[in-house]
Order: sequence, then structure tokens, then C-alpha cells
Amino acid sequence: MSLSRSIALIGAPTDIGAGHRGASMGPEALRVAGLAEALRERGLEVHDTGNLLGPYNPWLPPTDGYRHLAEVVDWNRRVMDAMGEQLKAGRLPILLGGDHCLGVGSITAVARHCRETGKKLRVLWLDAHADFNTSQVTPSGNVHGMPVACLCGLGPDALVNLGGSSPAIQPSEIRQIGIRSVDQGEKRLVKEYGLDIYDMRFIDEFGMKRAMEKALEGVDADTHVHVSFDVDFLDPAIAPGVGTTVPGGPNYREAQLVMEMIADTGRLGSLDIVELNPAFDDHNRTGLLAVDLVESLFGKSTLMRD
Ligand SMILES: NC(=[NH2+])NCCC[C@H](N)C(=O)O
Ligand SMILES: [Mn+2]
Repeated sequence: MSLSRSIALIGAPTDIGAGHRGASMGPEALRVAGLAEALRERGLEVHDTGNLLGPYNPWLPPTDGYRHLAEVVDWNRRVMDAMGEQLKAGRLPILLGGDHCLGVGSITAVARHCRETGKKLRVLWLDAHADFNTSQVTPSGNVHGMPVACLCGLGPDALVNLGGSSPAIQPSEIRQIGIRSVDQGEKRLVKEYGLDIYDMRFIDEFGMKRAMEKALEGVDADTHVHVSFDVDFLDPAIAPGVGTTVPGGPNYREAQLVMEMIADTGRLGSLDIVELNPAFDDHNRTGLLAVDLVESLFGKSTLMRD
């Protein structure tokens, strides 16, 4: 990415798709951890557009397999519009979630931008979970477990068709990294749709370097790379501030390598930082770690080679 490219921060303070309250405080925790200042230090121009407004969380049980579907759709529409607006203005948007259901709005906007500008899309989904559930197989009804399925055309019409056409993306445009929790019915769907997943078993056996080389294969000058960074991707030992921790995730060095290898492509075009939950955190430690990793994603390196 060119250093003159300006960045727009978009806060979406909601936990409407999550199973625990508190991701709604994520945007402010990222600001308090110094996200904008850290990016400016990298020589980037940063516009903090503030927080989007959306419906409050009624905290109800699922109906027909979804919790808060109407509110989820409402938030996602606002996120899609805000991301789309910034992409159109030539800025690199960073979505400050908020829970991961917002990936539908964010990536629908990015996919449309890629179609309009003739770019190839590569989504890098950094997560402990595949987020490929449907209302039929979900164990929870929480829509943050469903965004990848929705983007691939599987889900409620209002989300699947958020951008006016469906599917928003092809399974071949996405790579998932760090996966270690996939529900039973979800596993079947992921296989059926042929998702390209570098799970923790792959990373244990072949290392993060190999996983990222494969995940980035084919990224070229015409590719827009979107990173959807679910903070629960990280091992809970270093990142306790999330609602749905799963043990056995990438450690600090592995996470840094992921970010550095993406930075090296020079093709980062948009980013989600989601699922940071200050209610579960320890003195904003996870927020600070997320900012540290995002600095690497934007090219910061403390190593001797540059
Ligand atoms: N983005 C997330 N944190 N997703 C967690 C999903 C957990 C579980 N698979 C579910 O569907 O309920
Ligand atoms: Mn997720």
C-alpha cells in the first residue's frame, strides 16, 4: 500500500450478533489503545469517522434459528454503506467492531468495490471459528457464527442479498487461518462449499509461514486484500478479551508473522477488527495487542532486515 493512502476508521459499537455482551465497547477500546496514533506514526493519514448509530441489543432468544436478525440486518446495512463510501473516496477503511456478524456488511461493500474497479478479491479470515453456520445447524442462533455462509449465499435473504445481488463472494475468494472450532453441521457445509482452510492442525504440522504462503498464493498487483481479523484468532493466553475464546491459537510470533507477510504483499485494501470485548479483558491488554498487530499489518517491522 502506498504510504500516502489515507485510512478511515469506522466504529460499529454493537454486540448484536454475539453470545456475550461487550463487543459493543470494542471501538472505544481500540481508540484508547492508540490505534489512530499508531497508524499516524507509520506516516499514514487517519480520519476517525466516529461511530455508526444502530439499534440497541434487546438480548432475546433466537426466533427461527436467528437472534436479533432484524437488528443484525440494520447494523450491517449501515456498515456496508459506510465502508462503501470510504472505498469510493479512495480511502482504506478499517471497521472497528463490534462482533463478527458485521463482516457481512463490510465484505459485501468490499466485494462490490472490487467488481466496480475490476480488482480481484482475496479475503483473509483470521479466526478461531469458521463462522459458516446456518439457522438449521447453528448451536446458538448467534449471527456472528454465520457471516461467511451469508457472504457465500447461504443464509437469510436480507443478509445474503444485502448488496442487491447474491452471492457477495465466491468461496474461492476466501482463505481462513487459525481455525480450531467448527460445529458439526458447520463442518459438513464448509466441506460442501470447498472452503480453503489453514486450521491449527495445518499450522502445527507445516508452520505459519507455509500456511500464509498458501493463503496468499495468487495475490498480485490487481488484487484487493481484505483482512477480517477476529481477535479470538489469537491464543487466549495472550488475548483474553474476547467472548468466545478457544485454546490452542497462534502465539505472538505466529500472529506477527501473519501480519508481516500480508504487509509484504502491499495489497491490503480494507480491514475489520472484530470481537474485541473489553468486558473480558485485562486492563485493555487485548486491545493493545490488536493495535500492535495492526501496526505490523501496516508495515511496521522491528527486524534487522529492513
Ligand atoms: N465470530 C465468532 N466469534 N464466532 C463464534 C461462533 C461460535 C459458534 N460456532 C456459533 O456459531 O455459535
Ligand atoms: Mn469470527
